[in-house]
Amino acid sequence: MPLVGVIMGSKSDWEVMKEAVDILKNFGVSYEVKVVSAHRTPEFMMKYAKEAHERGIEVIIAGAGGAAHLPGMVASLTHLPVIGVPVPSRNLNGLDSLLSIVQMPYGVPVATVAIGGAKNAGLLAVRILSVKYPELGEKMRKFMEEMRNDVLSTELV
Ligand SMILES: Nc1c(C(=O)O)ncn1[C@@H]1O[C@H](COP(=O)(O)O)[C@@H](O)[C@H]1O
Repeated sequence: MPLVGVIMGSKSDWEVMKEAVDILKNFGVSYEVKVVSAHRTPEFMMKYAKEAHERGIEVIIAGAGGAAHLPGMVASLTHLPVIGVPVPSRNLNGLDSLLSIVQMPYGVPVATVAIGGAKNAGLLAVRILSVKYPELGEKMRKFMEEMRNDVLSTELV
């Protein structure tokens, strides 16, 4: 049973969103991937968001571009944590996506990462899950240590 639901407004978001999936794979976290659109498949979006918890999903990563209503709408339909990924858009380079996702009203939080920040969405999902699954905390500490060592061993000249 997947722990993380990775959803996106269009298959055109996959290039960006697959980076979140790669992180989940690397940490050994189970996931599912689906195209779900608040605009194009509103009934399916409602069903997906309402049923996610009872299906065993614990975190949702939702990516969308442009008028990116998907993450916020999903967060309005489930108590699960929702991480929003602003997907870079053709005309406004993702600034529209970012503002659509980040400016949520009180009561409906979406944890928003940077434009195109799908890797961090994956890492944030792992951190959230590590509260319940200590082995993920262990893997996250190892990841952080490797990153630190990488930086400290950098020699430019
Ligand atoms: N922002 C949304 C939603 C939504 O928020 O429900 N559904 C699709 N889209 C976005 O439209 C962009 C263009 O989609 P197409 O490439 O399919 O035309 C995508 O980035 C998608 O996330």
